[in-house]
Amino acid sequence: MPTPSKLNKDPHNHYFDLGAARQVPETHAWEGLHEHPVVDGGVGAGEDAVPVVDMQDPHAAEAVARASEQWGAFLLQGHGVPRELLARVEAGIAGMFALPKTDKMRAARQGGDPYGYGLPHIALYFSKTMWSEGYSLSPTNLRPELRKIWPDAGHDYSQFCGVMEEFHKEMGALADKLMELFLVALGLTGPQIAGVEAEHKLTETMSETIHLNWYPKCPDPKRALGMKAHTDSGFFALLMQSQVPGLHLFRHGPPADRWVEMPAVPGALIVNIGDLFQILTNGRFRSVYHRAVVNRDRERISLAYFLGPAANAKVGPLKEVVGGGRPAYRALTWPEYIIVRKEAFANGGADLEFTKGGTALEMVSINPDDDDGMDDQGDISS
Ligand SMILES: C=C1C[C@]23C[C@H]1CC[C@H]2[C@@]12CCC[C@@](C)(C(=O)O1)[C@H]2[C@@H]3C(=O)O
Ligand SMILES: O=C(O)CCC(=O)C(=O)O
Ligand SMILES: [Fe+2]
Repeated sequence: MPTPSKLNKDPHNHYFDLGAARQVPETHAWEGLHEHPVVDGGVGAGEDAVPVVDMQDPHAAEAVARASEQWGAFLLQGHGVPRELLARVEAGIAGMFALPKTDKMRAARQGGDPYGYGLPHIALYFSKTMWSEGYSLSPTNLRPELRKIWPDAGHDYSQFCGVMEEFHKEMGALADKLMELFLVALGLTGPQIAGVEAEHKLTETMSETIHLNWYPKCPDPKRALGMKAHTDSGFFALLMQSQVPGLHLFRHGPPADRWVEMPAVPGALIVNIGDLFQILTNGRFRSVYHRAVVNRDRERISLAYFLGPAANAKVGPLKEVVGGGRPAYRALTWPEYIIVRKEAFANGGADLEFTKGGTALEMVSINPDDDDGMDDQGDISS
């Protein structure tokens, strides 16, 4: 049996009830949270205003290109997912996380499992614990997974499953449209896009993962952290958040390195670019380093709908993007990349060197001065 102190250090322990906490214990107190200023990213914030893309706008592709090159993230409007559905999804998630800990624990993630209830996967790499609960799900296995939480398969279960299935259908269709928009934004012609699709089946084989986040109110939000800063590893994520800000995007200076606070815009979704998309686009579209902070007065919910390649697909820079240049990254699968990231966290002493992200990407980049990895190209690459 682990001792209680050992339990407190285990990132996957659920001994400590965040919802009832009256103070932030040492186990949940992070260093370095205030190294960089936090600035508002709302419309009217000038340079720091988070880019907005309206999918109905005929010039949407240009806006996507600019935002993906300069920010790695944008607010998405005109996406067609009904606001009323987003509200039902949020209410369902709130109801699920409000269940007794013992119910949620039946779905606890085991060891290295990608799916399940508990802290997010990256929690493994840090000695401190995040002020949140998470639940990663495969939308293709929704009903059996949620039966762990609701074994009686009663009304709440049916309702939540129904809402999540409706949501998955809408988001899957949106993700396909967005992938096409990204390819247009890269400057690919119609025939090139058809060629990429025929060769790599990017859209057809794209996988979806849903990750739910719950950030309870926190008695001392300046010392705690909802989600440790990271880049998402896949292609891109569609994020939905409650009307409580908390997502911070990292921006390099000049004028200064800073965190830009994502505004809560009713009905809008957020798009974040992940590391494998940076690889696929040969570094043209950048993944965004981001974190989530917590709040004293209001709990917050977010949902990330992750799109990524099939597990066995090697992802390397698209030859249509590399053109006459050189590939900047070697090709690898998503699971291989996750292993590289694990090494990056281990080498970097986790909490310190990762303040700006990018370490794992550097580890798979091809140095122009050596030929290593040049013939390492695979499925989704040149
Ligand atoms: C499909 C994915 C994407 C994962 C891993 C797996 C399931 C859970 C996702 C997250 C969700 C929370 C942040 C993150 C960084 C984490 O720790 O778990 C994500 C990670 C990634 O983007 O790498
Ligand atoms: O809660 C948020 O806004 C961010 C969540 C996040 O980054 C993630 O789930 O990957
Ligand atoms: Fe994320």
